[in-house]
Amino acid sequence: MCQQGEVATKRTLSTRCESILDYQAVMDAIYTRGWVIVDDFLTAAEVDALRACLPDEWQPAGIGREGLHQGNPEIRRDQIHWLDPDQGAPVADYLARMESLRLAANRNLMLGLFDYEAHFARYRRGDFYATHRDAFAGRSNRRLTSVFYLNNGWQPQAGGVLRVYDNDEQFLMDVSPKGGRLVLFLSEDFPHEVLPASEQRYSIAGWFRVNGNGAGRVDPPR
Ligand SMILES: O=C(O)CCC(=O)C(=O)O
Ligand SMILES: [Fe+2]
Repeated sequence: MCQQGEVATKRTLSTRCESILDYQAVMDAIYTRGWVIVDDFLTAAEVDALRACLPDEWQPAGIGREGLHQGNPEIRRDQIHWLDPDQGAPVADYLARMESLRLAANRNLMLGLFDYEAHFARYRRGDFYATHRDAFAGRSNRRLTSVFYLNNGWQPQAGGVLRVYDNDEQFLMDVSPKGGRLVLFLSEDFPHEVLPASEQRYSIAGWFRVNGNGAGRVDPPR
């Protein structure tokens, strides 16, 4: 069960995190090269607390939004569950940290980020997500992608790397999904894929979005 009792320490946890995380360095990295990896964004104990909030029920991940949403097991095989602060204090705390990042990105990078949506993801053994971009220029309101890994003690030989390419689709790097690690990258600029793993792999994938609402049209979340 998720530890509801941690509510009392939430403020302390957030404050400590904010004092450790060098927001300026994170924003400078995104500004200069478009991506950053923050190891130990959360402690192993905090990762365990988030894992205790993992849901019992999962839905197959789909491609596309709302009405266009459809499953496509040739492209992605993970299962997801959308995050909600009611899922427990660790989830609410995680979302609060993302809110701090959103504000820092708006202050430093003028990204005009309007909100944040995120889901837990479960990749069972052998599951993958083929190469894709999280946003296409001019066609999506996702601007900044976050991926946070929930696998304490992940062994590199288990695979499951996030393979990232540059805007010209040339190999850039492999990121091992080790617990506590946060990856941020500009959603339009970096095609990426998730390679299969020999172990179950858990993460939180999220997107900071600009406001896509326009005349006569309300941009749906998710
Ligand atoms: O889990 C990862 O490493 C990346 C997931 C991803 O690319 C996505 O959900 O769009
Ligand atoms: Fe992605």
